Amino acid sequence: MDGVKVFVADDVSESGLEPLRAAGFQIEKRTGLKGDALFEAVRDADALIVRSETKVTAELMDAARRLRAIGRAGVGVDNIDVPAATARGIVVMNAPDGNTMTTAEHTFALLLALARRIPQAHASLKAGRWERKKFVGTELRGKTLGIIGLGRIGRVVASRAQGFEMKVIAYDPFVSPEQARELDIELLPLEAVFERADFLTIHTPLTPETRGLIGAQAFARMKKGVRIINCARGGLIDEQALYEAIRSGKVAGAALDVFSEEPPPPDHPLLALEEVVVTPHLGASTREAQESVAVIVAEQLRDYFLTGSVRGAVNMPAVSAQELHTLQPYLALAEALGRFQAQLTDEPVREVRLEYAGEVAELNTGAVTRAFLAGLLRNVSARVNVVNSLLIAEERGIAVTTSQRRSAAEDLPALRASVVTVSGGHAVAADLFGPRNEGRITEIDGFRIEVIPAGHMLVLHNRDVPGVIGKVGTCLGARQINISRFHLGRRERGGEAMAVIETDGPVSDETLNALRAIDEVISVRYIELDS
Ligand SMILES: NC(=O)c1ccc[n+]([C@@H]2O[C@H](COP(=O)([O-])OP(=O)(O)OC[C@H]3O[C@@H](n4cnc5c(N)ncnc54)[C@H](O)[C@@H]3O)[C@@H](O)[C@H]2O)c1
Ligand SMILES: O=C(O)[C@H](O)COP(=O)(O)O
Repeated sequence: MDGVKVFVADDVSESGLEPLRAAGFQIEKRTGLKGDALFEAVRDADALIVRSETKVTAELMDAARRLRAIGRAGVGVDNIDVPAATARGIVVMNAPDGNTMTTAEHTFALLLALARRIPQAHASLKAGRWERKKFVGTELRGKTLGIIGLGRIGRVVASRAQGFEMKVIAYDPFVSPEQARELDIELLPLEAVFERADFLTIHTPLTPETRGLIGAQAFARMKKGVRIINCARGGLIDEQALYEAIRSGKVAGAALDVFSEEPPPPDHPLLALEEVVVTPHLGASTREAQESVAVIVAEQLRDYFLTGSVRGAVNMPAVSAQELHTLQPYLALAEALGRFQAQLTDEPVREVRLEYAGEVAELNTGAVTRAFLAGLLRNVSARVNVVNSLLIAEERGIAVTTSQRRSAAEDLPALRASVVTVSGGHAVAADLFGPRNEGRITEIDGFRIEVIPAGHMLVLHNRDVPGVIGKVGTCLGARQINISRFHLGRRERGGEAMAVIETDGPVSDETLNALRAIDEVISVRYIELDS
């Protein structure tokens, strides 16, 4: 696809980008750019691929006016302002499985390096010394490994530790005791893990809750001589507190792959300590892992641009290509219905109620809801789309509720959307018909109708008396407006009637006022669904 431009800002595996090249995307890779040079480089990009180095801020996204997707070739998205991306309708995708093994292996390499003081012994011998007494280590067998964060990497580290006959204990508030038992891991409260661990390794994401999780209070609870490994994120450990715990002899050693500031300043106090082993954020740096994360992200981005399928997104629910095939007609119908509803009223929307029935109720209605809201809120922001429509609704205080009726026995429409405003609102139903799944609006405010949700149309309410259709036709004809279809609906004879009049072209305000001037006409709304 020639039109899609992908800017690669960090050192991402070249061969891993092949799926994008093969699909004809234009790839520009320039690493290490900062400030204005980076802002300029992303100006025309439709997609951006990064690792952990490039900080993807709201300002950078604003500079990239066409940006629709950010791919993180790796796990941590803490260098990306995800809320800002969501607000701008930009999908953020990562590759959480691509570097798990490699990072767990690096964690274990650090753990062994700490236990046997390999980097120190190596440096000593290379410096010409033969210090066998100085580098007496500690055996892993029978020691307790405490793991904080029992996710993908934490679990692989646990299994490696069990291979070394270590006892594994863990804290993770999102893992059930049953899951832990299956893995032969004792799940404990955080404090108990601090108190019992001989080695402590952390594998959580960096969030406001986990920042500084291992600080002075935690060190105070730990065993004297504990060894700490951090191969997750720098901010998880309070570095000053760690420095003091090492100096006081409480912590025997620490192995760090990550730092609160990267690269750490050369005079960082921890770098000066003999007990500290460091690597420059190499956890994911194997050829295998780099190729794997790049391929995963490249394929996800390719499919998003080519088919609209969503995989590996952190700010949107997944929609597979297969699911999309069945879902697509409903998404199109919901989006059109949202735009139709938006034009039925000038009042701010307070509430949206979506009722799904039959086939669609069995599908991913979350995606259909987002499509409806994207249509409804289209005029709120030029960048409203399925990524941010729910958020925009929430920000505007619109309560969104949905219900699903799986049985089609009651002959309910596939989709009924009620939009509530201060003075009432409207309820519109729609369905798909025929072998080609063509969308039709089947009901407006209780009036049965069958209208294709496309093109130009008038929704006209009038008193149900003879001659109105003629007057409306004459009014439009006098202004050279051709009627392509005329649909009538009424609840009871002589009451209020409704007409949906499809026209070949747009209808001006002057025409609308002329229609409103017809005695029997109660209200007229002009709706345009093509643009
Ligand atoms: N050093 C590197 O190069 C490198 C490479 C890959 C991943 N990482 C980092 O490693 C970390 C873990 O990655 P992963 O793929 O295992 O992620 P994951 O999402 O699979 O696992 C994270 C685990 O942390 C748990 N968790 C969340 N909040 C917690 C809390 N307050 N206390 C305890 N546990 C909590 C979650 O329940 C989850 O089980 C991430 O920070 C990631 O960015 C670093
Ligand atoms: O979160 C991750 O995936 C790791 O920290 C790897 O980061 P990197 O891609 O910069 O090596």
